[in-house]
Amino acid sequence: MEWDDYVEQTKNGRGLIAVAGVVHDVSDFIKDHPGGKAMIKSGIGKDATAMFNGGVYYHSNAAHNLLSTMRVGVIRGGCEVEIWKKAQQENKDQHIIKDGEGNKIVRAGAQVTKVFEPIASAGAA
Ligand code: HEM
Repeated sequence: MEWDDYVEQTKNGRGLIAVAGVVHDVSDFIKDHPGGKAMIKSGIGKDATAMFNGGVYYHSNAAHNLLSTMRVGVIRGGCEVEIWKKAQQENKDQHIIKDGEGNKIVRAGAQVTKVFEPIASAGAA
């Protein structure tokens, strides 16, 4: 979807959060968020990549895995594709791991949304 569609949909009440170009529907999770409703709501309609990856809170692998279950789309412009391409170039020797049925396995911490260097924020200064 286009960035403008994403923003528009959140204005119409959908609980969508974009992290690393991937759009997530967090509507059902807002009430369960361990960091509180206000925190997660502050990411709605924004690019929450930095806040999710250390700008506000450096989320665990479990949080990234949970986030991946809420994917509903990708922002046009290739954010996710660019990240995948870069990851592949950097891990030339790594092969894709598959389970017994041939499905791709994503190891803990290998989610596309995860930024490995925590993003510096004003609080870190
Ligand atoms: C986008 C979907 C989100 C999911 C799925 C999510 C998930 C989680 C989870 C599972 C935790 C527990 C700790 C951990 O496993 O890392 C957590 C904690 C936390 N989250 Fe999120 N989060 C989301 C968005 C956000 C956003 C946008 C913010 C801030 C703007 C935020 C701020 C926090 C904070 C401050 C905590 C720490 C709570 C504490 O331990 O006191 N989260 N989140």
